[in-house]
Amino acid sequence: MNLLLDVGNSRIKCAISNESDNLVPLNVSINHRDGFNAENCWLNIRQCLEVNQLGLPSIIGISCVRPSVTEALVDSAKCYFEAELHIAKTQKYHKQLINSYAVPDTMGVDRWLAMLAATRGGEQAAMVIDCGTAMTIDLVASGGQHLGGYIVAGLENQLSALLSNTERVFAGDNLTDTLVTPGQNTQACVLNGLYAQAIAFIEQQIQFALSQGITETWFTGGNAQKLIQPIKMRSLYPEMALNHNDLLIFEGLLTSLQEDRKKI
Ligand SMILES: Nc1ncnc2c1ncn2[C@@H]1O[C@H](COP(=O)(O)OP(=O)(O)OP(=O)(O)O)[C@@H](O)[C@H]1O
Ligand SMILES: CC(C)(CO)[C@@H](O)C(=O)NCCC(=O)O
Ligand SMILES: [K+]
Repeated sequence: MNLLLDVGNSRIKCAISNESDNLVPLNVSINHRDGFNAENCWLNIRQCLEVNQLGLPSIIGISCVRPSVTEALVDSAKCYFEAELHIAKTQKYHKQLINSYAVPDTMGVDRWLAMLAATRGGEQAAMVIDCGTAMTIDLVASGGQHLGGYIVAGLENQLSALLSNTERVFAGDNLTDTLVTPGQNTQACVLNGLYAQAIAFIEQQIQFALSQGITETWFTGGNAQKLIQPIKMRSLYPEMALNHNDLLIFEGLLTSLQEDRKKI
C-alpha cells in the first residue's frame, strides 16, 4: 500500500493506493498554516490508517508546494513509518507531456502532477484549473505540449485582499452564492463581483483552449464545485467537456511514483 500526501498551500490532504492502484482518499485534512507540527501530522495520519484498518504503507509519496513543510515532514517521517519516501518533482517532460518552463523546477509540482493526470502523460489535450489557495490554469495542446498557464489569487485570497484594504466593504462569512448578476448591496456586489471575475476568466480561457483544439477541462481543488456549477449552467461553450476530479494531484503523484519505481 502507498500513502500519498498532497501538501498544498493551506492544507495537507491524503490518500492511499492499493495493489491495483485504486486511490482512496483519507479523511484527514491538516491545516499547516498556523503552528504546523510535522509530528502531529504523521500521528494524525497513522491514527487514521489504524482506525480504518488500512495497514502501514511501504511507500509514502509527497507532492509539496511548501519546501519548509516538506523538510519538516521528511525529518520526522521515520519516527512514525518505516516506508520509503518519494518526493515528486516537476519534470521537463514525462512521456508525451512537455513542460513549457525553461526551468521546470520553478513550476509548482501540484500543477505538473495535475497536468500529468489530466492529459494521461500528454496523450490527451486538456486544460487544468486548480481552484485552491491560488487558482492556476494550465493548458496542454494535443501532442502533449504545455502551452503555459496562469497563477492568480484564489477566491478567499482575492476577497481578503479587498476586505483588508477597505473599511466599508464586507462580504459576510461564506462564499455560498455564485451569482454573476450586478449586486444591489455591498455583500452582493462583492460576492457577485468575485464570481463574475473568476468565471469570466475561466470562460475566456475555455474559448482560447477551444481555439487550440483543447476540448477537455479538468477542475480540481477546494473551490472547484463553486466555479464549475455556474459555468455549466451558463453553458456558453458546449463543445468543452467540463470535468471535476478532486484526486487529480494524487493520480499524478501515483504516476510519478510508479515511474520512480521502474528506475530501481
Ligand atoms: N477540509 C476541507 N474539506 C473540503 N473543503 C475544504 C476544506 N477546508 C477548506 N475547504 C474549502 O476549500 C477551499 C479552497 O481551499 P483550499 O486552499 O483548502 O483548497 P486546496 O486547493 O485543496 O488548497 P491548496 O492550495 O492548499 O492545495 C476553501 O475555501 C474552503 O472553502
Ligand atoms: C502556484 C501554486 C502556489 C499553486 O498551488 C504552486 O504551484 C506554486 O507554488 N508554484 C510555484 C510557481 C510556479 O508554478 O511557477
Ligand atoms: K492545490
